[in-house]
This record gives sequence, C-alpha cells and structure tokens, in this order.
Amino acid sequence: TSTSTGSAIASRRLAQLSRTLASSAKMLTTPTQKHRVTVVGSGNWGSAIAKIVAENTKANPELFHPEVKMWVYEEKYQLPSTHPAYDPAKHAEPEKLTALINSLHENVKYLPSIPLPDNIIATPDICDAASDATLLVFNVPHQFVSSICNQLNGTCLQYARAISCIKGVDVSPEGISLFSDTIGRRLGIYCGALSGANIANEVAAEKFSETTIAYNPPTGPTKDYPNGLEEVPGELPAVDHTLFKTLFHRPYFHVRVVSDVAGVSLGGALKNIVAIAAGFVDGLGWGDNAKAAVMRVGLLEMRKFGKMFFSESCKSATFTEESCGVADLITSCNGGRNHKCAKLSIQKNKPIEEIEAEELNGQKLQGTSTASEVNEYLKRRGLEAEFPLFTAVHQILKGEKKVEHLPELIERV
Ligand SMILES: NC(=O)C1=CN([C@@H]2O[C@H](COP(=O)(O)OP(=O)(O)OC[C@H]3O[C@@H](n4cnc5c(N)ncnc54)[C@H](O)[C@@H]3O)[C@@H](O)[C@H]2O)C=CC1
Ligand SMILES: O=C(CO)COP(=O)(O)O
Repeated sequence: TSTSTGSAIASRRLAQLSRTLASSAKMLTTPTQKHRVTVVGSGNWGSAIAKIVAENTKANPELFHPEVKMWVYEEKYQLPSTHPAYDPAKHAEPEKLTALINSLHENVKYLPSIPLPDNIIATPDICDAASDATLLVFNVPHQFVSSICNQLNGTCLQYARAISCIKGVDVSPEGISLFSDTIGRRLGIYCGALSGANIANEVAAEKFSETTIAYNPPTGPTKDYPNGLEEVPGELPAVDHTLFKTLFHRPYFHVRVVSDVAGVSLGGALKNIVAIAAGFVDGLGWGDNAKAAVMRVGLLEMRKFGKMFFSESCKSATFTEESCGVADLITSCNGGRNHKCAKLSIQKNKPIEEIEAEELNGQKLQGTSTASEVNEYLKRRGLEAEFPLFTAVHQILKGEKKVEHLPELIERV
C-alpha cells in the first residue's frame, strides 16, 4: 500500500541520515587519546630507530605517549671494564641486557656509545611490549620474523598499524612475500615499510641521511584482509602519511613518504646481495671501476625483480629516485656490514659466516641468506639466468664459482 511504501522510504532516509551524521561526527571528533609506540627489536638499527621514535614522541605529546617500549631479545652481557659507567661492585658479572639498557640508557652491546632517550623502556616480554601499542615498528633481522609473529599471535590490537624496517624477502615453497605483508597477514593488522640509505651507526650519531616510508593501507576487503581492516578509532590521531612523518622525521633524518610498499621493501632487501658482490670485488683489490660495474648490474636486477614479480604494485622510479633504492645501494656497497664481511672473507680466505661471527659481535648479515632465498625462488621458476649477478653471488657463497669469474658471469650476451 502507499502508506507502507511511504514508511519504508522514510525509514531508509532515516537510516541514511543517521549514517551521514555518524560519519560527520567521526570526522569532527577531536582525538582524545594518544598513540602508544612500541619498537619490536633492539639490534644496531632497531636501537637507532627507537632513539629517533622516542625523540619524536617526546617532542609531540599531543599525538603520542612519550614512553616507547622497545622489545629486547634477552641475553646476558658483560659490561666491559673500559665502559665509563663500569663499577666493579655492580658490574663484575654478566647482566641482563634489558637491565643494562634501562639503567645506562645505552644499548651497550648493539649500539655502544650512543645515549638513548630515557623514555625508551627496554622489555624482554614481547607480548607485554606489544599488547597496548597502537603503532608498532618492526626492526629485527629477517630470519626472526616468523618466530616473532608466532609469539605475538592474537596479542596485538586489531586496529594497530605497523611499519617494517626489515631488509629481506620472505621466500617459502608457496612463493615470495614482502616482510611488511607477512607481518600484516600473520598479525591481522596493516604494515607499511621504512627503508633507506641508513647505516645505523651514522644515523645514531645524528649524521644527516634520508629515508623512505611507504604506507598504503587497503580501503576495503582484500585477499590478505577478507573482512577489511579494523578502523583506527576516531579518538586516536589519524594514521596517515603526516603522522608517520611526524614519528620518524628528525633534523638529521629526513623522511619522504610514498605509497610504493613493494619498491621500498625490495630495494632494501636486494641491495644486500649486490653489497656482497661489491665486497668480493673490493676484497680482490679490483678498484672502483669494477665495483661500479657490479653496482650497475645490481641496480638493473633489483628493478627487474620488482617488475617481474611485483608488477601491480612496484614502481621502477622508486629504485632510482628514492633513498630506499640507488642511495641505499651506494651506501651499502661502501660502508655496510655485508660489504665489509664479504671483503674480509676474500682477504682472509675464510667463509663469510666465520667473518660474521668474528667481526659483528652478534649483529646479523642479511645478504647471505637473502642471496640463498632469492636463488631458491628463481631456481624453482627456471629464471636464474635472468638475474646473473644475484645468481653469481649465491654460487660464490656456496663455493660453486670463484669471485675471479664474476666479469664473465655477469657479462651481457
Ligand atoms: N644495522 C644497520 O645499519 C641497518 C639495518 N637494517 C635492517 O634492519 C633489520 C634489523 O637489523 P639490526 O637492528 O641492525 O639487527 P642486528 O644485525 O644488530 O641483529 C642483532 C639483533 O638480533 C637479535 N636476535 C638475536 N637472536 C635472536 C632471536 N633468536 N630472535 C630474535 N632476535 C634475535 C639480537 O638480540 C639483536 O637485537 C635488518 O633487516 C637489517 O637489514 C636497515 C638499515 C640499517
Ligand atoms: O641497510 C643498511 C644501510 O642502509 C645496512 O646494510 P648492512 O646490513 O650491510 O650493514
């Protein structure tokens, strides 16, 4: 009847009006709460990033709780008697690293001699560190991501957002995944990426550098988030490019925020393979021209890898125009740990794993395992010949080829 049609229309209009009002109210809500930030990881880069984030949470109290929890993989550490704070009455025995960080405000093992802000709280319990965080920063060597996600399963706030500073790719028999995607999928939250020409010791000493952050959360349901992402509550400051710039940008650490998560993540992962090749060449004393040749081929393979396997999302320009691409390649092929250890392994004629253990005091190379993981992925698809430099580095690390043959191995035919 006309009366019932009229009332149906009226009730539809009412529902529409109330939806509009609700969404306008949300837009008008002034945030009444602040973000809580946790850094998962406390190695060389993990500690340097925690320092940056803690400086910025302190400087922006309207957006963030000042305290930054930093999850530490607990271990005992003997404070050297040469350390300025060494007191034989207190430090005669090895102590928990978390206790040393919290009392000395310094990560004496992984980032020595750098004062950390006192609003960083080191904690050994990963679930305690992450459970109330609305912003999570993942910064661990890539080989530990899987076990960390297992431990965090079900712990994180589902509306939390994350940034991965990890340089590596997640290869499994099912395929290849960016670590930002792996973390997002495993924890049910969205995760972007941060990567750049950022040797941690230089950044921690506040020497100028640039970095790239990529953040591009989906707006509806996707394969990884079939029910869509849980919305960040309106009481919290909006999580967007501006917020991440505020959290990471410092006068000595300049941030550009983009949307190409694949390009940002792949640059940081793949340049580690090229840095090993550069170290090999330097180990032989072949000079700068040889290293430039290796870097040229490496950059082309990085870009080709992105185009071939992440075509929908990865932009070629990210490799050439952003810090996370060519700039990271250049710095890593000169001052990085992968370069250093590869060079020493040639000079001392020792396996690179032995050099890593002797030289890095617990820090981890990412290029050796990335070379093997990328090779596994390419080999399964019969594509090793398409990436001659990546393939040669893997074969040299395995002892199947000699560094001296690198020029023929990467020659264009
Ligand atoms: N160090 C640097 O200059 C830079 C590193 N990166 C990237 O940042 C990521 C993290 O690197 P770093 O902080 O330098 O780490 P790191 O190389 O200093 O690694 C040591 C860290 O691993 C932890 N660890 C050891 N065993 C563990 C386990 N079983 N489970 C969990 N954690 C364990 C240690 O406690 C320590 O915190 C890597 O992907 C790296 O490529 C990115 C930019 C610069
Ligand atoms: O990623 C880095 C600099 O941007 C550091 O590289 P290494 O892990 O080789 O030291």
